[in-house]
Amino acid sequence: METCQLKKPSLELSNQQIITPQEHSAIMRPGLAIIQVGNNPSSLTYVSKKIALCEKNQIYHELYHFPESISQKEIIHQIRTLNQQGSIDGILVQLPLPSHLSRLEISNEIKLSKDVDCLHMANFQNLLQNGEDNDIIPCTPAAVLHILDTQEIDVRNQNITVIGRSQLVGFPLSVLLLKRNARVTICHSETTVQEHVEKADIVISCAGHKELVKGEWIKNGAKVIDVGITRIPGTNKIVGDIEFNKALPRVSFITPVPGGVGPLTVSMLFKNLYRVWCRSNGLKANIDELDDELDYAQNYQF
Ligand SMILES: Nc1nc(=O)c2c([nH]1)NC[C@@H]1CN(c3ccc(C(=O)N[C@@H](CCC(=O)O)C(=O)O)cc3)C=[N+]21
Repeated sequence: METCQLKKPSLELSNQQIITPQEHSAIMRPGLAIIQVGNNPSSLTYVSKKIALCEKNQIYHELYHFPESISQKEIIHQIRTLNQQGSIDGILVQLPLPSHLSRLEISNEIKLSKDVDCLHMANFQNLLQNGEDNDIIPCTPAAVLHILDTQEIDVRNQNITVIGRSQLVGFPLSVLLLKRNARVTICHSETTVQEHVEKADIVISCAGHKELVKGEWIKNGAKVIDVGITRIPGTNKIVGDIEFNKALPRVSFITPVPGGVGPLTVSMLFKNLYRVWCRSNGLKANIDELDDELDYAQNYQF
């Protein structure tokens, strides 16, 4: 039988059916397909991190790295093939896509049960409806919620300022925080930011705009989660949205960049993959055991 580090969580067949050894080894291995288009330097880094984690956990994976010039039709054809492929449980389309491709149309081709990033409109609507009870929570919002939980940060009745309203991060995260009964203010490129940071008990910045949030804006004792990542051209360096060193003396908690939300995002992808894999094989997911297995703490530095 194949060994798989992710086998440790107890796999209970929900209907206690008896399966053959062949069936058993097929279901012991979750499979992930990654679709990447072009050579965006950040995407190259992120995809290589996802692949490294697949290898570490012996997760079956296929990378489809297409040139920038690929047509919408060809990508959709690939997704339809992967939708049918039994060895693939999760399909991830690495964003952003080049501007000649329709992200919406491409996302909506992903089979609902294989959509590990909650990109399909129907899954996204379910998320807005169900909040954290949804089957899939997009990876970056899930990473932020994980930080709030492990730091025991109770958001009820807290002023949270979220900076950024993207479909993958700021928008769904704001809804999830609302459902946790926070008072959420969403800032974006058409709003002022400073006054909303100044009144915030918790600042969550997902703008991807280098040091947009000045340290002196932050209320004493506030908690700060920095989701933004900006690459400094010509270097390997990345920085966050927050002036980290200036914020540090004021905050009661802050996540760094690098070493903060980013690496956790990748862990959350695997949590989602494990969930869809269990679901498609009639297994009961034991997420607590998976949390131990993925050992998130080794990846971040706060
Ligand atoms: N469909 C889709 N799903 C995603 O989840 C998705 C995406 N598209 N597009 C881009 C964003 C960004 N993202 C990150 C992954 C890893 C790090 C990460 O590991 N960061 C390290 C360092 C990375 C480096 O050295 O550049 C850190 O912050 O310490 C960050 C960000 C996933 N994203």
